[in-house]
This record gives sequence, C-alpha cells and structure tokens, in this order.
Amino acid sequence: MYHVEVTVPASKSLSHRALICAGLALGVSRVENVLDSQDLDRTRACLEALGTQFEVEADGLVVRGRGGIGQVNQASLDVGESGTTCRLLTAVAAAGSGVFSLAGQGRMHQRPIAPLASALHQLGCRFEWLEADGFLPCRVHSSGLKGGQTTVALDESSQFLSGLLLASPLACDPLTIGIGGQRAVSWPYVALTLEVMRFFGQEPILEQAHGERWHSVPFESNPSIEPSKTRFRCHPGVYSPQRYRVEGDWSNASYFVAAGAIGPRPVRLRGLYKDSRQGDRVIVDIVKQFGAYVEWGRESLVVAPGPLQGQELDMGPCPDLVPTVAVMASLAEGPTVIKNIAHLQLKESDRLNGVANELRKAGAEVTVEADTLTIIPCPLGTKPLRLSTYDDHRMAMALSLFQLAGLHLQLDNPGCVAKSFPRFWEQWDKVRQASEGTSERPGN
Ligand SMILES: O=C(O)C1=C[C@@H](OP(=O)(O)O)[C@@H](O)[C@H](O)C1
Ligand SMILES: C=C(OP(=O)(O)O)C(=O)O
Repeated sequence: MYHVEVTVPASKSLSHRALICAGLALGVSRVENVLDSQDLDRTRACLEALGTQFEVEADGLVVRGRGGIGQVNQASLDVGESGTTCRLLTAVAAAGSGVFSLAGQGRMHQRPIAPLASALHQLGCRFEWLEADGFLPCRVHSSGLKGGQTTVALDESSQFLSGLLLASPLACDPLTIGIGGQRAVSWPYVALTLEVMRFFGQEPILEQAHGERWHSVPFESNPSIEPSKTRFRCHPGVYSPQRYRVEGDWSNASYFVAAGAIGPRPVRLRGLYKDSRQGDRVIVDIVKQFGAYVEWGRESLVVAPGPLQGQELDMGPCPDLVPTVAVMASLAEGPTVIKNIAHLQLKESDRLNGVANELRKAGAEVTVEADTLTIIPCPLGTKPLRLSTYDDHRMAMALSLFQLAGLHLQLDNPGCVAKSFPRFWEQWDKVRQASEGTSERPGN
C-alpha cells in the first residue's frame, strides 16, 4: 500500500545533554544534527551566559567549552518554557561560583524546582526565591558544589537527578546522590543523561542496596526503582571534547507512529535509531499492543493500521507519550486506562486535565483520578471542532491526530509546536493530505 514518508527531528533530550556536556568540556566539540527549536535556543543561550562559545556549522554546532563553569560573578539565565533547560542548567550553574539569576516564561514559573534546590542546598548553595518559594524566578548563590552526600526526591520530575548528575564531575570532592521520595518518575531519561555523560568521558556509578551493603549495578531503563535503595556515586573530573551526533526523537516520532496505527495510510518514519535508549521508543510496543502493524526496514520504520483495541498501560516512565496515546485510545475500540501519570500535571500545561477536557469535546468519555486517566471512546461528532492546545506543543501535535478520523479541527495556537518541532506542520501535512486529499491546516 502507498506509504506516507516522514523524517523525524533530532532528539530534544539528547540535544540538551550533548550541548551541556560539550559546553562543560575542556576544548572544542562538534555536536551534529542538534535539534533546532525554541527549547534548544534557550539551552544554548544559557550556556553562552555561563561562558561557552558556539559556532554554527552546516550540520550542527562547534562548541568551545572552558572545562567547567568556574568563577562567574553574575549571570542571568532565561530558560523560557523549557523544563529540561531549567532543571539541568540550574544544577550546572550551581557548580560555578557566583550569583545566578534564573527566570523563565509562561508555565515555567509554576513548574517545581524545590526538590533540586533542596539537594543543592545540601551541597552548599543558597536559593533566593523572588516570587513564590520553590519556583522561578530565583537567584542561586554558590561558591561551587562541595561534594559529599545529597538526596533528591524524584516524585515530580527526573530532571532534578539529571541536573545533579551532569553537574557532579564539577564538584570539588566525590559526591553521592541518594534518591528520596516515594517513586522515581520518567526514569528512562536518566539513562540518556548517563549515556551522554559517558560519551564525554564521565561515568557516575549506579548502586543498589542489598541488605546493609551497596553494589554497583548496570542501569536498566525500566526497573521498579526503590528510591531508598538506589544511589549514584560520582567523581570529580573534566568532560572531554567529542564529536557527537544526535539521533532522532522518539517522543516527536510518536505522532507519526500513532498516525500510521490509526490510518488510513501506513507511515514510514526515517531518522530513528531502533536500539535507542530513549524511553519513548516504547511507542512502537504500545501501538502493536493496540493492534497496529510495525515493521523495521534497514533505515526506516513502517507503521500500518490495524483494528485498534483499548489497553491498560503504566506510562509513568514515558509521560510525553500520554497525549498521543490518549487521542489514539479515543479512536480505538473499548476502554483504555493509563496509570501512574500524576506528573503530567506539571508539564508545559496540566496535561492530565487538558487531555481529558479536549477528548471530551471530541466526544470521548474520560475520567481523571489522582494519577490515572480512563478513556472510553464514543462516536465522534461531525461538527467542526475547536480544541485548545493550552499553548503546549505536545497537546497541539497529539490533537492533530483527530484529523485522521475525519474531524474538521481548529487549534487555538498551532505555532506552539516550535518548542520542540518547528517543522511539525510540514511533516504533518503529508500525513493529512494522504488521508484527506486536502491542504487545509488546523489553524485559527
Ligand atoms: O530529562 C528530559 O530530557 C525530560 C524528562 C521528562 O520530564 P520529567 O522528568 O520532568 O517527567 C520529559 O517529560 C521531558 O520532556 C524531557
Ligand atoms: C515536558 C516537556 O519538556 P520540558 O520538561 O523540557 O519543558 C516536553 O517536551 O513534553
């Protein structure tokens, strides 16, 4: 059957991490195929404020790092709406010496950083909250990280730990990072942090407690983490400059994987790495579980529609896929239950309630409990549908899947995709035109 073919952009998470490690390295790195998006602009600008220099090349960036942060005196970091920039670079900046002013935009001022601040406080930094305690804007006063022992709670975000790990080689002394709280959400993202750190020459050691003793263990992306029995041992060191190529983004691939699953046309995706450590690679297993057909070629993945059946899923490790899967579920047969996703409320929008609201407008029956979303598909209406993106890129991209069910969709802010995928609509047009034979976009 005729395929629609799309190329996915570079991984957002890996781009952030590669720029940070290259920016902290001593010497000149090349980071190829870096994601070009609003969030990465923020990470680049913040690293520049901390002393890293960038030059644009044909296929990426030349990055001149100074071997850490050092004495900065004063620096202002505007993290925009990027949680990853905020959490990762707050920890990295705190490894320098000076006063670091941090501010963001929009929803970023309501997304927590208190658990990270508490962990950094244990290492000698002081946070001055400028509006609400535990939220941006704030100032970090630091004379460097002293090493020793700290604990970070990961019930709300894994990014706190990723930040501490990235900063750990810059501490004066060896550092042990314990995991506090009841559970560790979004754990596969920690694997990405470790993978990029290792590439740039630094390797924190994961340990688990067995009785009284701690043992070093290999990192598994999907274990059931017992926070109090998990810790990282980190050593001071200097990142070494490297040539790093960013692979494709599985979170942003999810809209096209789901599009293939929903149909009517199979979708061929290029630019993805089959054995990626990105947790959102699990979208392939999820659509298969729903009933779609998936086939890997040498350099591409083809997803073809099947009769989709609702499922029960734990999506704690892969929160960014929830809007995608929720829309697909409302076009399937039978109920879908998505569990362990309380942290969805802390994203660019409250995605737990936002997804529920918009799916209901489309005709699905949706229940939200503390950390669970239940979706019962109902016949979709035929009237033009005006849906809200909440200025959230993942809401915009996921909701566009409704067009494949023949809905005439209007989105209030389609431009918000620029946060992670500025060329989304170009790629999406191919899918939509193949399904509808029109050239109309879901604009205002
Ligand atoms: O570390 C990262 O690159 C990310 C971690 C996840 O956030 P949380 O750990 O806050 O769930 C994810 O939602 C975000 O898009 C990217
Ligand atoms: C939550 C996201 O990103 P961030 O936390 O970096 O804002 C996302 O891209 O869905």
